[in-house]
Amino acid sequence: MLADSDSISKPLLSAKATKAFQEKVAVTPDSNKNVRASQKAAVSAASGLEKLRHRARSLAEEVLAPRAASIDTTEIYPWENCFALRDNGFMGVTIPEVYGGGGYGYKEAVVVIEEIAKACGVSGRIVVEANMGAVGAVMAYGSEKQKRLAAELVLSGDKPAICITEPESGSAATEMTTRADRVGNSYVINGKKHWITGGGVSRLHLIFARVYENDEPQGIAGFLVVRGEPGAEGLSVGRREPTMGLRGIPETEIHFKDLVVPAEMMLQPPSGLHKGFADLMMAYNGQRVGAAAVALGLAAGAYEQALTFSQQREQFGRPICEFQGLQWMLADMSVQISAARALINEAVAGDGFPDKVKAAQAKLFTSEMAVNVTNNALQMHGAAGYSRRNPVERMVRDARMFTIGGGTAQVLRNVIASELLGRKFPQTRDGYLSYSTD
Ligand SMILES: CC(C)(COP(=O)(O)OP(=O)(O)OC[C@H]1O[C@@H](n2cnc3c(N)ncnc32)[C@H](O)[C@@H]1OP(=O)(O)O)[C@@H](O)C(=O)NCCC(=O)NCCSC(=O)CCS(=O)O
Ligand SMILES: Cc1cc2nc3c(=O)[nH]c(=O)nc-3n(C[C@H](O)[C@H](O)[C@H](O)COP(=O)(O)OP(=O)(O)OC[C@H]3O[C@@H](n4cnc5c(N)ncnc54)[C@H](O)[C@@H]3O)c2cc1C
Repeated sequence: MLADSDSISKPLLSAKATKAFQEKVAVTPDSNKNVRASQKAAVSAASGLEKLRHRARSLAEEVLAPRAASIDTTEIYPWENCFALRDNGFMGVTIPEVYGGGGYGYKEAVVVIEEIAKACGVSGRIVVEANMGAVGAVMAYGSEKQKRLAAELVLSGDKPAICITEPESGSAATEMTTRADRVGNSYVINGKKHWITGGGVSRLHLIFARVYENDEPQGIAGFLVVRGEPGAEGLSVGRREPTMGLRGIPETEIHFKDLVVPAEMMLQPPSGLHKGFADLMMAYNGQRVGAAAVALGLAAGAYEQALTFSQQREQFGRPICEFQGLQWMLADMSVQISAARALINEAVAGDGFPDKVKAAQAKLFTSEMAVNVTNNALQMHGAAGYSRRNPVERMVRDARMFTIGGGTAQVLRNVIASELLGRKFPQTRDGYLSYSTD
């Protein structure tokens, strides 16, 4: 990275060379000014991003890291971290300023997520859901009232929940059976979701459901419901899963029994209900990349610990980093981390939601990388890494989720392959049958 002073004030070419260069490419003083202005803007944007990274890193190291082990052992949702994140402006980073948020994009959000997740995976996931997923969908597709509601909750410390998965439809999310029947000016939702992150702690829920009018299917839409509000009694929290990692966030069932939702709380998919699932998944791509950024943070955190440990721990009378076997592990880890970061940055490079394939590539590569890198970091610690006293042990367990949640590695490969081959490969048997008879 260029320091501001280096890039702006130091002449790169001598006066003679500058003149020759200007003549060659016919650069006018005016166009030169424009180039200068855009260079300046790029540098200040880059330094703004670095400032954000620095702020997130300070909070992570000073406040979140010391709490991470006890969040893991107690399995209690870290409200105090939510409030610290809120007070530092990291809940609602992507919410437009007009609603009180940070007004940043996903580019900035992934930087914050990586830094937070290096210290605490649970807090990293909180930042994802406070900026992407439900928040992204509402800010892009929602009405004024919906946006204000979401902003108010998130900016006060609520991490929304996104309710897609059902017991019989995980990877096959399009087979969901939770239904929303239109009754007058409301919808009545019945069904069941499971593995919902934040069940019992989140207030705002974005519920994916199949919409019916007069028993006629209309497509899939999202519904906004605030748990605990009068009228939301039909939403209840079921069994909590005892998870391998990321233990500070509850993963629960969510039940809907005649849950009445005013029609104005339906999130209107811009392409219409018949394309509602595609629109909602487009918004979900943001959270997929966010999940990748948590996995990246975990891998980078574990790698940094291994790098330090390998220079301190001595065997055979020398630091273990002097053994080539470990040097090559460190080299591979650093390359894998950089490659993952590049894929994530590519996915969030544009404005708006990340593209389907780029999001899938980033999440696929980073999640598998994080499993390997955290595991190798543990290996480099020897027995010390296997102890629950060591954060690396927790990072291995935390990283394991990301090849499953948010679309499994296999399903993401399907998404990528389908694009590469320019063909849709229906995963159901009758899908192929219906294609052949179309
Ligand atoms: C999409 C799948 C469920 C596969 O199901 P289908 O084969 O039935 O569906 P498709 O025909 O592939 O897709 C239907 C429709 O949607 C569009 N689509 C699908 N995915 C995306 C996307 N990522 N971005 C944009 N658009 C998308 C697709 O193009 C079709 O549109 P057209 O009809 O062609 O116009 C399956 O691939 C899948 O994604 N399964 C995983 C489900 C998942 O990710 N669940 C996440 C639950 S939330 C969670 O886990 C949180 C954890 S963490 O915090 O992140
Ligand atoms: C920690 C965690 C948090 C989560 N949070 C949420 C949340 O907040 N909200 C939410 O809605 N969901 C959430 N989920 C659910 C998650 O999205 C699903 O677990 C995921 O989509 C996979 O569904 P499944 O577990 O039912 O696996 P299944 O779909 O049953 O898959 C089982 C196996 O079959 C493979 N498989 C399935 N179909 C195919 C295929 N077509 N081709 C190749 N292989 C295939 C899978 O890759 C997997 O290996 C979470 C999950 C976890 C673990």
